[in-house]
Amino acid sequence: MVQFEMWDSDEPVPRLELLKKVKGCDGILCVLTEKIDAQLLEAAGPNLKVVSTMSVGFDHLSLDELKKRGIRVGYTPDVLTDCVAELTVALLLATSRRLIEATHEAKTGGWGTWRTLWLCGHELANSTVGILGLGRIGVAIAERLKPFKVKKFIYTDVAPRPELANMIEAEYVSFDELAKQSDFLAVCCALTQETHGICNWNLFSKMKKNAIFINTSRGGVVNQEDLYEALSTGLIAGAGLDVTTPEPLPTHHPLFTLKNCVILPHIASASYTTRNAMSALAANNLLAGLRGEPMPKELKL
Ligand SMILES: O=CC(=O)O
Repeated sequence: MVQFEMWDSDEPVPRLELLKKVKGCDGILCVLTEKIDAQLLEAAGPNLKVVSTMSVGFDHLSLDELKKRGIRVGYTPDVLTDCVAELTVALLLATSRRLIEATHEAKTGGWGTWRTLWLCGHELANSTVGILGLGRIGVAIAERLKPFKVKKFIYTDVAPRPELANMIEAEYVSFDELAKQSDFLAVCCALTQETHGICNWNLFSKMKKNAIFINTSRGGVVNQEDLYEALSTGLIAGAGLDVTTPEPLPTHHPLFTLKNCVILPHIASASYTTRNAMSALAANNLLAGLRGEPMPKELKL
């Protein structure tokens, strides 16, 4: 029998409350708003055997601290891949074809006569799409973009990933070449020490003027001051962000003032089907971990 206590709210559990509630627990099922760090693990105490996060990202977990204590970790890859890829394509099109600006103009009287260059954007046909960090999600995005007649897919990562790349006929290039060649650049890498702030002036200054930058991974991979500069000075054409630092991004943040920046509130995996699948997988990971059995999706530490 498992005894459990549930935080029955869509709002994150206040930290102090969480620190109290985890005391003596054998397992924790969390979402990405909970920092699972040394302080929390200390508060939980020596019973804790498993942490199961309902997310594919795990930058909110201190992996070193978990490993040190022999605590197993479950996460939810794969079940959200289609949903995240779909949203990434939606965000890319909304940004490149200026859909948010366009609906605003239509609603607020900006729609005059048909004008030749009004609300022109950039199309996918004949374009080069770059993927920063090629994994399951990057492949799924490319598969969806291919029918839009993309000319070429390129990617960069710590090393070539031929098995995945062959699925979408993507060419491995250097980070600089990715910046230089991409008409659309989709960031799909995990947030780690190595990728923190990797999308900064060095990247933006090498990109094409017509380039569209899309991030559905984690806000921490982007230097937002540099992105603001790049967007506001026309160094790149637009950005679509599903993730920011912090979250929520304060409503007075300069990025919100830019017409060429589309910001979504971290909804890439937000479909009923996917969130249900993620929660079932997270629960099954937790139960398997508690029983000492192999987890359906365990993160190797
Ligand atoms: O961002 C969402 C996730 O990591 O699942």
